[in-house]
Amino acid sequence: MRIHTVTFNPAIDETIMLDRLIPGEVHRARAVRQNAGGKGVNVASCLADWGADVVVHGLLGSENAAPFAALFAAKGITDRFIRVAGSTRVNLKLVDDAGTTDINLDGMAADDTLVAKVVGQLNLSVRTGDLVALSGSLPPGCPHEVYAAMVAQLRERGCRILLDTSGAPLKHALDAAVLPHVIKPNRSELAAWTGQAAMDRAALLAAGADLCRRGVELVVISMGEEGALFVSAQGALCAHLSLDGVASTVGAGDAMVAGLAAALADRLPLEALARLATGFAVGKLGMTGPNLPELNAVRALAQEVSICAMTMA
Ligand SMILES: Nc1ncnc2c1ncn2[C@@H]1O[C@H](COP(=O)(O)OP(=O)(O)O)[C@@H](O)[C@H]1O
Ligand SMILES: O=P(O)(O)OC[C@H]1O[C@](O)(COP(=O)(O)O)[C@@H](O)[C@@H]1O
Repeated sequence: MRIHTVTFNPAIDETIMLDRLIPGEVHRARAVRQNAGGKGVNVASCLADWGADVVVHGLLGSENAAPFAALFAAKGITDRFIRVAGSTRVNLKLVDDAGTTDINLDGMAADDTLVAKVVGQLNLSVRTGDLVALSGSLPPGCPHEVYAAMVAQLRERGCRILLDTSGAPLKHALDAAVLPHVIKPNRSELAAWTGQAAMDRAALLAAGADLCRRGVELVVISMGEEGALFVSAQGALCAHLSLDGVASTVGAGDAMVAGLAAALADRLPLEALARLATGFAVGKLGMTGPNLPELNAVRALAQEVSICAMTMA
């Protein structure tokens, strides 16, 4: 079984470390680094660290593709990105003691022909039983319905699908007749989808349970330092692990998606899946960039995760 990730809107993440971010002030950076990123790239990178057989698909600007090619070569990731004239966006991540401030750009424009190329190539590449992670925002020009259409086509081919997106593409995918197997919205993405200004745990759980009743097999709602809710037909639980010394929260959600994919590949039951996904996410927090610590450390973190059962209405 192989795991495919799709990233229509990858990014080079430029992380700038500051003493303190004060809007309107001049700052002197303590350190700066760039890494190849974007949601599906980060998912693939963590999965490759875990030893999975991973294939990456999507659109990549040919003018600054070198860090991506280097990452894929270093981690043995099969590169099926279609190169497009132009540059992949550079997203800014401002890190200070209070946390991370993300400034994400729109990305390189795409069109129907390019999108059809990615989808066509993915459809040819997948086999029954493969897992496909559809990750991230869509660049300008990319139809908002593309994930919804891909879910239907991939399910027909016998793939299991994890979707991690937001806004209109999430809405289209959740309004469709054929739904993804797994979704991982964060709290604000799910609130935006429901139209609520803010959601407490009871409201998140109710929305997750509702989606499960409609046919999504597993809804994972990530809540940053509060952990995540895992909702499925097997039940619902909250998983949490705190960590001292967070280097960067960028990519924590993607590491969690990677952990979900690893757990689904091993057909783990709900509690073990929640432990592993949280172990991946918290394991990533110790460093900048989409990398896991050594595998025994991830397994040890997974064992430390606290789990509490939640009652669904
Ligand atoms: N500061 C933190 N401390 C502990 N765990 C965290 C922290 N930030 C993120 N995580 C873990 O990473 C997961 C994903 O992070 P989150 O920020 O919710 O996702 P996203 O990056 O998609 O918004 C969380 O559910 C949690 O398990
Ligand atoms: O696809 P989007 O929503 O524009 O987000 C892209 C950004 O999200 C990241 O993939 C990180 O995502 P998470 O922090 O949610 O895991 C960055 O690498 C990238 O800059």
